Amino acid sequence: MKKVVKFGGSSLANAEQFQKVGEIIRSEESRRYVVPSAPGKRFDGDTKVTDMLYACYGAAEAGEDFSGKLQAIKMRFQEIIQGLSLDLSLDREFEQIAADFSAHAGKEYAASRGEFLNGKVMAAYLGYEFVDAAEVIRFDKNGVLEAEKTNRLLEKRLAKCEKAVIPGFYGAEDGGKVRTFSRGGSDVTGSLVAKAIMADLYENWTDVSGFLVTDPRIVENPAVIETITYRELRELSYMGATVLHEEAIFPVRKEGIPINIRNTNHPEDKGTFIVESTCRKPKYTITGIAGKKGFCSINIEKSMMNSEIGFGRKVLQVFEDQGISFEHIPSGIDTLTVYVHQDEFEEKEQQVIAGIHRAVSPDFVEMESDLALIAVVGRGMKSTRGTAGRIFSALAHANVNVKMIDQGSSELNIIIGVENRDFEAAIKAIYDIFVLTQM
Ligand SMILES: Nc1ncnc2c1ncn2[C@@H]1O[C@H](COP(=O)(O)OP(=O)(O)O)[C@@H](O)[C@H]1O
Ligand SMILES: N[C@@H](CC(=O)OP(=O)(O)O)C(=O)O
Repeated sequence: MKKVVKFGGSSLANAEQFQKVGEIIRSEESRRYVVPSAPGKRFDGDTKVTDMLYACYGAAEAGEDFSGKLQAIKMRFQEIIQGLSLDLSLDREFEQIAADFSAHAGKEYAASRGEFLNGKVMAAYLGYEFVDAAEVIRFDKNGVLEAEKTNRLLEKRLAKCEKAVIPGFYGAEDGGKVRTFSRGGSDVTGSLVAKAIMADLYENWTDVSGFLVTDPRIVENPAVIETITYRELRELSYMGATVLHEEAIFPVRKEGIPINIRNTNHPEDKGTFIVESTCRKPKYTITGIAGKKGFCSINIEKSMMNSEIGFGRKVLQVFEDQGISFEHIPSGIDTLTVYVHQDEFEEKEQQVIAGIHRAVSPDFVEMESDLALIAVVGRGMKSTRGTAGRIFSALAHANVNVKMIDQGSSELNIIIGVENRDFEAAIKAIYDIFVLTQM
């Protein structure tokens, strides 16, 4: 039995957390490949080491004195090393980092040092071999992961290691330039390692007892999802359920390796199993609810739009030309609405509107900002009548005005557009009706 275990920043924030992690790893011989993140927040309002590194490098790039900021980062590691009574010095590594920052080695290099250093600490603590992710995770010149090359490198390197620590979040281009995944990317590293060694299980350890039906910052103590499919998870993580990076499922999914989300602070809890498919019926009609704020809608009206072939393509071409991706395009007979991310759209707003006028001569274009999208996801929805009815009556009772509804043809999810200010109330209302009130 071989397991890859990834520990998030919250699981490695200080020496006490490291000790819990040590106990978890030592309690099972199969936990042979460890992927750590950088130390996260020790308490509410604390700063993650990754964010400290970004800020420190920002100062270096601006030509300011960054020594104080770097010292504060060193102290975070010192606190862990001393708390664990390790005989380990990171002086040489910090000297190198200071020199590289002065030479403006790059923002991604800077951010990667949190995982690099934490990997060194973890390897010393466990007595495992340290494998630098820069050797085995490959990116191309555009910062895109080279999946096959990475798999070959990892396979070859790890075949020689009985037990290893591979830091998360970063890799390098062929020439050695360090690159990172987007935020939360250590989850992706864990998945790549699991695929390369053909793990029996990829355990992803965090600070919640699994994937929860909804965001615990919105609903207090939400129910845990016992089993979720990759497809359901993809919908939820894309729509903001941040517990697992949205790209982390691809490497393991192809190999049928399950992911188990576990809680470092409650290792006795079973957590959530993420699987390719399952005949297990979900406990509730819906599996999960997630959402994001900060969308804009652009509503385009033109009489007889329905008979104008190519209308939709011409409209979307305008967005493409401005480099703006769209989220949803609900349409009626004479209307077409495009949902986009507000931060991407705002600065190009006037060019887009002018472009639409030129492309399709609409009767009318109307925009609305500060909208939120909520995804209600569940493999059980297909076979249950009245799901949509229950959602909308719950929203009506909670006085939430529904702006948009989009049900995918897979019947795996229903997307609902509401105003930003109704976002939390809408999620609570949907959670209550399916989980608390009726099951
Ligand atoms: N549906 C959800 N289920 C579980 N956690 C969620 C969900 N949506 C958002 N979260 C948040 O995700 C956090 C865990 O992800 P993350 O901060 O990346 O952890 P880590 O530092 O362990 O990688 C939880 O603490 C929780 O606040
Ligand atoms: N440390 C990186 C990568 C990461 O995956 O972290 P975490 O596992 O704490 O989400 C970040 O903060 O984005």
